Amino acid sequence: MDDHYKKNILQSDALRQYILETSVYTREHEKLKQLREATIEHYGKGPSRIMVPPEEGQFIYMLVKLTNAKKTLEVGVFTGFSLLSTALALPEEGQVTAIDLDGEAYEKVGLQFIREAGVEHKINFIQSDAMCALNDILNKGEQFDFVFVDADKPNYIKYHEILVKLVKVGGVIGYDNTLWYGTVALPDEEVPEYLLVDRNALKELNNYLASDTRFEISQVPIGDGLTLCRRVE
Ligand SMILES: C[S@@+](CC[C@H](N)C(=O)[O-])C[C@H]1O[C@@H](n2cnc3c(N)ncnc32)[C@H](O)[C@@H]1O
Repeated sequence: MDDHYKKNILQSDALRQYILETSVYTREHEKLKQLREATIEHYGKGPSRIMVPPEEGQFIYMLVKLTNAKKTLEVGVFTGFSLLSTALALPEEGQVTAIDLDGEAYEKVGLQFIREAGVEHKINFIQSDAMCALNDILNKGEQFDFVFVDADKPNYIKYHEILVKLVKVGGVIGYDNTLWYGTVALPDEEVPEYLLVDRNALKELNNYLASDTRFEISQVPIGDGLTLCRRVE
């Protein structure tokens, strides 16, 4: 991947490093660090970029605490970096339902560190296509305080219409990658072909959320963009 398109949209690498050193690395949970490093070792630096960056993991942890969440949902687990950040923030009786099409990355790489962190009992991992799993959960009448979506971008709007019913009034949904390496603000002809499909889907999502009065929203420029949606009705 062209170095220009990084999974953070800060203009300066030195500034990002400063944030990591002053805010994240000095206090990052040992098992989060180990999971992150094991993911990079197993998949290589490039493919591991789909993992949320450490500063975003820390922000998700903070969101779970600030919302006082007890029941959360995650769509898109990979090896489990954002999932472990969530599970560590949940109270002992808290539960996170985590959905991914592929169980291999989670089981082969992440689960060991989740066990060692002592939080496996808070996780209900469902290996499934997200749409099927979300519909099942909806049929069971479950509701959540916090939802984090980091999966197949072209389906985010469809997920949103289910999540509207799954998140409690006052609860929060976070959509990851909503600035897509900064390409959402570029003219089409300047966006590399391999980023275009997801970039267009995310632009559509951003427009959709902008006019969705069921939610208050905030576009947070962390990682490559995290849109927070708080359900108000
Ligand atoms: C960006 S990664 C998730 C990264 C993860 N949040 C982390 O912090 O490491 C996206 C994940 O979504 C999963 N995924 C893609 N399409 C999916 C679908 N239709 N249903 C469920 N999971 C899906 C992929 O298998 C992949 O593990």
